[in-house]
Amino acid sequence: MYNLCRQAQRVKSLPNSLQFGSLVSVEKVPNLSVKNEPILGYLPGSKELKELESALKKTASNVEDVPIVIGDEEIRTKNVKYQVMPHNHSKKIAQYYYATPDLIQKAIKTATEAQKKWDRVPMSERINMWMKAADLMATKYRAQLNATTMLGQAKVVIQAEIDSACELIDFVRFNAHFANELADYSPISPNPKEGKNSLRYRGIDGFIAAVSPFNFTAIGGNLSYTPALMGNGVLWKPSDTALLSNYTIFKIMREVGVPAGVVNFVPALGPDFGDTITNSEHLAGINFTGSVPTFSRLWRQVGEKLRIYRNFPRLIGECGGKNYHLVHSSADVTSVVNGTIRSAFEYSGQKCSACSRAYIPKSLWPKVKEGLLSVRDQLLVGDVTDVKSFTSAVIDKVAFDRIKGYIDYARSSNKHEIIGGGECDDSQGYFVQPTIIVCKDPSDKIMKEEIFGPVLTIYVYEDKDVESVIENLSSATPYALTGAIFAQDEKFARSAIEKLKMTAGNFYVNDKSTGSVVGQQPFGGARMSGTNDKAGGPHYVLRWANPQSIKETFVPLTDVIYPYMKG
Ligand SMILES: NC(=O)c1ccc[n+]([C@@H]2O[C@H](COP(=O)([O-])OP(=O)(O)OC[C@H]3O[C@@H](n4cnc5c(N)ncnc54)[C@H](O)[C@@H]3O)[C@@H](O)[C@H]2O)c1
Ligand SMILES: N[C@@H](CCC=O)C(=O)O
Repeated sequence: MYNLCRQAQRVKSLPNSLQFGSLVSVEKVPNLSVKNEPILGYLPGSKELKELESALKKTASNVEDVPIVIGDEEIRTKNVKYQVMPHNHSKKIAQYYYATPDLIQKAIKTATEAQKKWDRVPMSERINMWMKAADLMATKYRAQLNATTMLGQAKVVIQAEIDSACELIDFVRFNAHFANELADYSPISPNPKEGKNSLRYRGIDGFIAAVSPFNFTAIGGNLSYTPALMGNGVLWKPSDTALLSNYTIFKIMREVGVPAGVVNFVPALGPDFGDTITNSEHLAGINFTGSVPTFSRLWRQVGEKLRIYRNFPRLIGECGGKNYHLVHSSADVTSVVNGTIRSAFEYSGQKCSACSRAYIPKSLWPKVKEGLLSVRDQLLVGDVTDVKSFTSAVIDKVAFDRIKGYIDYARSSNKHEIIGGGECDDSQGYFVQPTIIVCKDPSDKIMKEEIFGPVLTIYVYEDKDVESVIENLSSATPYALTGAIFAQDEKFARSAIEKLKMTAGNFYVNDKSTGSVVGQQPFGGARMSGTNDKAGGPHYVLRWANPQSIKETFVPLTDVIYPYMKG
């Protein structure tokens, strides 16, 4: 109706003030295509293995000094900390410093100021920087990213390669690509000669706090640099136990031209950081990945302080899981055994997606048990630099004690039987052997709580009770991160995928519950596993955008009276 009125008022010659045309252009980088970074093989004699060996030597023989970086200032406080190798904890690889609350305030001011200028840098320029960074990560810095991740976070070669090389590079490239694709949408402009509607993507005024976990180098890079890509100013608080790999990412992004102050590298004591950012009126968002208790605390603090903020802070939190493998009597046993071993024990069960509980039908149990135990017995748990190691130590003393606590609990209870592993030794490194426990009670705490270590608990069920197992597993835990079913019976699989719909943000059929790939399985859990914003998917970038609709009118408004009023 309103547009019709405007047409009725159209005049042939426009006053000068309305003749300058559109002010808005949303440009796109042409011919930008992306694909997943290939996983390199590291076979004996390969170029990549030689480069990795030399980077490992260099990282191991040095204690790198990692400053706090705020704007272009490197800062060292008196609160000195060290990052050690989890598999050999007397060896330091980095010296770093905790920021005081005053320094965190300074970083807030710096990021908030930097955001204003950075947001004016055209998106296409930012995208080009990201593509350049991904290329450097794939080439010049690949070995360094992997070596710092292996030694600092206790990953064996393949686990580092899929994280600190491939997933990191994929996040950087795909997010740049998804940001570029945003330009494909333009709102409807019903009559382009009379007016134009546009949507442009701004950052959020204020700052974003990126708080990252220890277990994926790639996640640190994604949490901090995706908000930056979208025009935000960021404070990145890395995990203490992922310092060196995360600092490597920070330096690469500076090298490709991300200006000082856009992302500030702020290691700090968790509560100091959380308390300071949630007390700032400029808090525009928290991009968090880690445990439920930490995210709950941040959420509560934001709620309590809501009236002080200039924006409603965006809260993204990807948290823990109690991921399951549900095996049907029609399943292929080899897939079950190999998939479950990989999911439960790769990276010592410290992937948020790791299988921690498995439900096996009695009819398959003898074969599955034999398979699991014989494969488990061959797994070498050792030094990350030994190519024969399947996995290595857990991350630190706190994790070691927590995991050992669950194993001790199982050992002392008559509801549980430890059928494989169970040995823990922290004399040189924080080593926990891959442990398989059979539990007679599907509602026991060991079937419900996140352990975040190499502990797989199995409930063996009567084949006829599969429906009640589905019911139990759906409600046993507050989490809904990943889950898998193994079945060759199509009718069962079709029904299970519906009944289990709400139990996992990432669901697998005849595949293990770990190993999502950017652009292939966008990642995130529901319920208390997180806000499910699907990192690695096309919509993630939008969570860090502050879009502005602009309507420009090229014809004058000549009357206030509508035609029908004139009779
Ligand atoms: N859903 C996912 O995508 C995903 C991915 C990786 C890890 N995780 C989860 O992360 C957890 C393991 O990681 P973690 O041990 O590093 O988690 P964590 O919660 O202990 O720590 C995460 C980050 O929060 C910081 N922190 C701690 N207290 C804080 C506070 N009061 N305020 C602000 N920051 C604070 C830590 O220093 C760290 O940087 C597991 O629960 C795992 O399932 C989830
Ligand atoms: N993307 C990884 C999990 C990341 C969490 O730790 C996977 O799917 O295994």
